[in-house]
Amino acid sequence: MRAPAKINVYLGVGKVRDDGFHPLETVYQAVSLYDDVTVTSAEEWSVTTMVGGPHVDHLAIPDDATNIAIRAGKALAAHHGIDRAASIEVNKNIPVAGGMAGGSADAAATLVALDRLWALETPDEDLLAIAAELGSDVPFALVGGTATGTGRGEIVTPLEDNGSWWWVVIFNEEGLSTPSVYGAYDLLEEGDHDYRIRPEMLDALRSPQPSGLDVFLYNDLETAAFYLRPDLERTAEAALECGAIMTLLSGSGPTMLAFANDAEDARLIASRLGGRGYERTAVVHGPVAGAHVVAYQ
Ligand SMILES: C[C@](O)(CO)[C@H](O)COP(=O)(O)OP(=O)(O)OC[C@H]1O[C@@H](n2ccc(N)nc2=O)[C@H](O)[C@@H]1O
Ligand SMILES: Nc1ncnc2c1ncn2[C@@H]1O[C@H](COP(=O)(O)OP(=O)(O)OP(=O)(O)O)[C@@H](O)[C@H]1O
Repeated sequence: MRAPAKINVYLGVGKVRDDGFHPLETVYQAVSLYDDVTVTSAEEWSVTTMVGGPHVDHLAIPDDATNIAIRAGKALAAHHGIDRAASIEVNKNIPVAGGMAGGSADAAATLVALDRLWALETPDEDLLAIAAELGSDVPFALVGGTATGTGRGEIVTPLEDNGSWWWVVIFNEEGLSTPSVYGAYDLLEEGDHDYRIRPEMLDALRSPQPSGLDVFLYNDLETAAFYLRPDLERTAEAALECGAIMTLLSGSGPTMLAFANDAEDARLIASRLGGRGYERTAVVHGPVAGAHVVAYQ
């Protein structure tokens, strides 16, 4: 089972709620960077991870019951009142604590994989509810494509997106914790602002050319992430100097995104970034499908 990384092409954040979460209006996009998950029935729960490159920090991934893939499997079993376990294997390409929802992708892939393995035929709305319990980004990892996220990000509504978007993903050596970025956001926030998605943005998404959209690319968490990690602002400047149309923090960071005109431009930007010492990059496109089955060789 394969599940994609996500980016937030727009991320508007409101004032923190009583439950500690922030109300969001976001436009998610699933991009072509994937974790692959395989499951087999077992006596005990277990998870093993193989990493797909130096941008994935193996040591930061738990191999015990705190791994979100095991939490997802247990939540599915509990939902059906069944006492089963599985051995889960994750082939990881999405950076850890990178702001691309890698853990959420693993959880979504595990839910769908175990649903099939155990022939549970869980209704979609139940899978989405279990996903939302596991984390705010998990429902989107099931849905994929381009979609709005509201509530704390868990209420997902698919959007018509007729474009093909090209991005250079610029990985960072050190992860950044999502709660710490929201915490810095609360400290730095000055008064109310309108964080809603503007209708013009949804109109622009429907057009087959994503041009024009660069003016909407926005992330309310960027100032907070730059405050915590000043190196990110320099990464953004370097990407612009290398030809990016715009740059954007991915989710809560520290991964940065460079928006490119097309595949060729994206590859050129990545190669120029390599020459400037930013060697850990990937060229990706979106939108792509949510958690789905793939044929293994
Ligand atoms: C930054 C984003 O990736 C943007 O899509 C998400 O908001 C983060 O989603 P996530 O990692 O799935 O987050 P969760 O696992 O649900 O929550 C982790 C922590 O992030 C903070 N959090 C998360 C979502 C949200 N709307 N407001 C928050 O303040 C809270 O401190 C929470 O305890
Ligand atoms: N399967 C998993 N993969 C990666 N991290 C996991 C996993 N399970 C638990 N974790 C823990 O969760 C933390 C955050 O993981 P994740 O990689 O999903 O962050 P993220 O991409 O920044 O998430 P988001 O974009 O949803 O905020 C990690 O630091 C790690 O300790």
